[in-house]
Amino acid sequence: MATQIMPAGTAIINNHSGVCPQISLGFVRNAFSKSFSFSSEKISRASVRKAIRPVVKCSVQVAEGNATSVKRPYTTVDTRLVLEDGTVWRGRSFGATGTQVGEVVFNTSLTGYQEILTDPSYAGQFVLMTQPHIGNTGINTDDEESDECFLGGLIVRNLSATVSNWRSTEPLSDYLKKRNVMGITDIDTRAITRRLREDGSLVGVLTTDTTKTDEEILDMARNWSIVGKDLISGVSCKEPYQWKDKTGTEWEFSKEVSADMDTFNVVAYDFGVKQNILRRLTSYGCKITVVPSTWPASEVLKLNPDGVLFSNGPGDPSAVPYAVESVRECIGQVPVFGICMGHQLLGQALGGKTFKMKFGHHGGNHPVRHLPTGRVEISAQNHNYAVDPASLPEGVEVTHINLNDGTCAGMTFPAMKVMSIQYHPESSPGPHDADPAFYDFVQMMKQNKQSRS
Ligand SMILES: NC(=O)CC[C@H](N)C(=O)O
Repeated sequence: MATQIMPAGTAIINNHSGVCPQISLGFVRNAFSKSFSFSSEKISRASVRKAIRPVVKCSVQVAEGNATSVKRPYTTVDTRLVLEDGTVWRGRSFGATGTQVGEVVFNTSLTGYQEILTDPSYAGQFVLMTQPHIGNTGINTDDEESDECFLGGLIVRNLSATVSNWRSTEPLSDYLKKRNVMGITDIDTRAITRRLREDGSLVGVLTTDTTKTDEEILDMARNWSIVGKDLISGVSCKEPYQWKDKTGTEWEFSKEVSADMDTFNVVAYDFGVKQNILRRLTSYGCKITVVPSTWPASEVLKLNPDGVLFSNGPGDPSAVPYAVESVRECIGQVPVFGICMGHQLLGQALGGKTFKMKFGHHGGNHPVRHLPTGRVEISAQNHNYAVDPASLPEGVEVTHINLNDGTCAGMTFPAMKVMSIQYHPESSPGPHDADPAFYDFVQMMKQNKQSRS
């Protein structure tokens, strides 16, 4: 962001002034109550300024007539975000330093930045939060969606100077530093979002390196693409493991969850699984074995599961043919459920095609219609690819559509006991409308088991 030069001696009452917003607002209120009656005449800006000037305590030092010697109590510009369209955005670094390349996507969720940071599906991407005030609830020990942050970096308008939440154990910037994730703040996220909406997702490079020119950084951005990269192998677990955690009793919200539920053995392919998927399935009575993305389907089927879950995951579904093959081998053997990347892999395994959307869906309020019932769910979404419904073979039904753009948001192949959704039933962050999808999967496993016994 360009450094703002203020006329000497001016009291500044906006957010970007170097004066903490709380102080300036509180101060204006005091100034009003001392000098003006609230009820009556219009108060001119000039008279307000005059009234507040004498008592402003401003730590920004403004040198009379010499813009270059303005001193601020913090660094205003020490990071660049260079986009492949040639634009250079300057801001302030937080978290780790260095240079990172990735695709810039914007996320419209108002809350839940910690879950977003730890969603492995963001590997290879920078997340720009359209909510301008980020960091105010700090970081806690419960809201992790994986043990690592795989995203390229975080782009925010305004990193909160203070943390206020009873669960917080550390500030966002310390957390990102420890996890080696770069962040940039004081950057015009609205302008970048408009650009991404108009031109589509763009590759960007975020750097604190001052030795490289803008042109060199731009070259890096232009020579990188997320298309065709297997990002799943970098985020999947290396060995199988058992998952046992449920949603904590104080957080449980589903009427279908009870202590005496039937149990089902589920194998979950970890393409970058979010832990709340595993938690919700466990709450619905599943015993889960998580396997790496490269685990052969034959080994999975040897475990005799009641169902197989294909998880969410980062990047281009066309870049992981080995995963499509495993999905294909499971279809028809046991009931299967695909979420997001899992849905896209199922689409391909069934013979359909996936394509890259203009800027994807990333947020917590995407309306989706369940076509058979007309029920609308407000859903959490995070994807840049989608299944082309016209490419799906006979027998496969599109069950859900995204009401913003009509894209395929879910499908089923009843004859093969396949169900999948393009969005996030575990939400985290997001509304819980889509949670019944887990119950539907459990019902599918139950019916399958009954029909076989
Ligand atoms: N959340 C996900 O599984 C993301 C799927 C895929 N990486 C996409 O961008 O479309």
